[in-house]
Amino acid sequence: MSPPAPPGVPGGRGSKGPPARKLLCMCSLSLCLTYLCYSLMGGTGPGALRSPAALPGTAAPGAPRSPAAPPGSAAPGAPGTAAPGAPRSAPSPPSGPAAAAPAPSRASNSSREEAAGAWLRTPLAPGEVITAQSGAFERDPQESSTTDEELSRAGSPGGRGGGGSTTPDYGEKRLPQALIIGVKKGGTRALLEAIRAHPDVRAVGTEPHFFDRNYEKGLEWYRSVMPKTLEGQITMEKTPSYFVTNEAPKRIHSMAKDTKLIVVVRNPVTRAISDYTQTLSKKPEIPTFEVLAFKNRTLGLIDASWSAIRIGIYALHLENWLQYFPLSQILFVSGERLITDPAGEMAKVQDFLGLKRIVTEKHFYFNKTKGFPCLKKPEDSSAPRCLGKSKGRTHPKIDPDVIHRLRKFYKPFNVMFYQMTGQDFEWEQEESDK
Ligand SMILES: Nc1ncnc2c1ncn2[C@@H]1O[C@H](COP(=O)(O)OS(=O)(=O)O)[C@@H](OP(=O)(O)O)[C@H]1O
Repeated sequence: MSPPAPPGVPGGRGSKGPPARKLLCMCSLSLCLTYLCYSLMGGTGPGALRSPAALPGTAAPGAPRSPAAPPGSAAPGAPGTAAPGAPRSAPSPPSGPAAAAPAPSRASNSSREEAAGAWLRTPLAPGEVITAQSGAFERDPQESSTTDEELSRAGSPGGRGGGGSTTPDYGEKRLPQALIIGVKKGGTRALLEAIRAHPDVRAVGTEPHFFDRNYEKGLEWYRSVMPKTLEGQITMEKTPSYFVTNEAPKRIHSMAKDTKLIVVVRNPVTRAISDYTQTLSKKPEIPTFEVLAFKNRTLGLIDASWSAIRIGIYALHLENWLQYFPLSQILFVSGERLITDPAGEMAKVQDFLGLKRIVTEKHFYFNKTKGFPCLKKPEDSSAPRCLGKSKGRTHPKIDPDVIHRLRKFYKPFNVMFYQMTGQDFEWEQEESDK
């Protein structure tokens, strides 16, 4: 059942010690068994759950498939019937028919969000003062196609794609050594902007989407959109759709097998609502979250073919990455802690990247108006920086029963994800979603 163990797979290059290897083997096996269950239960028919390749933002048709996603495989993600308390085993198979409709026709992610400032000028709480803003802008995250024009601007000398505003535009353009690969709506922009405050990091401000949408343009194109770096500086970019793109791990591995990968994860229920909120902001006519989330509301069947739901099955997507990269090369950042303790998460990020801990609590303050941490003004500027209005949107109120169903649905996948990563993100403990 399990695909052969390529580099980085348990038992393969870069695998950890025996207990970790055992655990990862169990996880891989569990996921494969889950695929099988779904296949056997009709998961390969026309209404079957779609493979990650079918997600919006994934690679162009015809791109080679990675070994982690056998053609025709069905993914986990069925009715909200996962057995509670299944911590040491694979997620329970669905008790009803797996149900899903092709994603693209539903709540399409193809629209482009308004151009939004990254750490923008933000209304401040009484008593706070603000006078300028960051130079880094994003054309919408994930949903947008970053245009060539934007990218060339981002990558051009003096363009907006460079790193910290104080870093001169000297040096050479290099391929990135570290990538923020996901997850969509996890807090990826906040993380990128915070790490860009580090003098040894330079990052492209827009999302290049190289390993999913622009791969055919080649590595030289990719290099050309990067900012210039000096010797010793790290080049970075973020494209959250990589995490759910089947071909991305293989492609990144073939660029540089020592690429460091960062994934910002967030409670998948809140993430799904955030994702929906983003789509709703562009397409107010779309059906309600409840309508999209269920294949059959009465039976409580979750529609895992809807990308907003499917992206949150983190264990499924991670499995694909572990075919190519050892766990030690992937950092999982808590999207929740990035808000409650940005300096704490940034310490882990800097350690992981081998950087001196320069971005600390001194760099952040909590902006009461925004309701989020923002970067304090750099020494040479009078501009505190908060993310733009597309970050930290008010979510629509969702029926608590729907939330409950979704929590039940995700629980076994979350537990598996905790086992695979060795980290408990405590999403089950959260009483309410934003
Ligand atoms: N400091 C700070 N300021 C504003 N927003 C913050 C911050 N830290 C994390 N977040 C959360 O980031 C969520 C958006 O995630 P992403 O940047 O990954 O979105 S995207 O995929 O690039 O569209 C966004 O989700 P929503 O609240 O649903 O809008 C925020 O909750």
